[in-house]
Amino acid sequence: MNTVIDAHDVSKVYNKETIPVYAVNNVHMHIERGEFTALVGPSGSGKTTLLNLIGGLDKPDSGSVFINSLDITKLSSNKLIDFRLKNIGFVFQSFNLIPVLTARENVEFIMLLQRIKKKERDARVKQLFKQIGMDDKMNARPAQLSGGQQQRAAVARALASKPQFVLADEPTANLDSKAASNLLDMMIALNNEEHITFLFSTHDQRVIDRARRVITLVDGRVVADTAAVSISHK
Ligand SMILES: Nc1ncnc2c1ncn2[C@@H]1O[C@H](COP(=O)(O)OP(=O)(O)OP(=O)(O)O)[C@@H](O)[C@H]1O
Repeated sequence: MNTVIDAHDVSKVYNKETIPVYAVNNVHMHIERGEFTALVGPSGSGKTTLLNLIGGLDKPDSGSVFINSLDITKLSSNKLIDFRLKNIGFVFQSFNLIPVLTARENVEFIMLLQRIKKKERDARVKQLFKQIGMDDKMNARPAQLSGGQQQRAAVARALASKPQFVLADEPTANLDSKAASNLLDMMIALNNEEHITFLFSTHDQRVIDRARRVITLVDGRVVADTAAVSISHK
């Protein structure tokens, strides 16, 4: 086993001064390299908050988040920014592509920040657009792409830095069912062929049905984890 994410007794409390909301409440979660995991639960159960804590976009009130054994909650802000850039790919429900840049420039942007040389950037961009099936759309701006194509480009952007894993917060929420299914096909292919680790939140039952592992949150707590079932069958 090769644990890539280890959330250890993590809690996040909002409104501490008035009526506290335990958005994430003593969560333990291990994700191994190569997993394809859906985080599910009712609205307000803490999915986004937990993804933000695991991705180092927010700090927990207690507990630790280890990424490859490094406790990211102990990193300074600057070190955390650098760590995120190199190690974590993010996909959001609203695509978040930069509108004035082409799809290619959006994907390349993170590699420019990482000062990756042009030759390597070109090769990586070419490979990624091939993987997402959009070689012919590299020079289109986001407004010229469908929602599904924009989200595919967002996945390519998340993968540009060769991250340890990809976190996706409801990646199919703004897609019609065909585009959602295509996006899932692509994510599953990347998981199978490149062993990219995905952890994504979703409300969509068709997406949940295609996950290999499903972790359910209710009121900030993990109430079910299908990995526990598969382990008990071994
Ligand atoms: N910035 C904030 N300030 C105060 N409360 C917050 C904040 N962010 C989230 N919460 C509260 O924390 C709880 C968990 O919210 P979160 O957005 O993580 O849930 P979610 O499962 O992602 O919901 P959804 O499926 O609707 O996106 C909710 O009760 C929410 O109201």
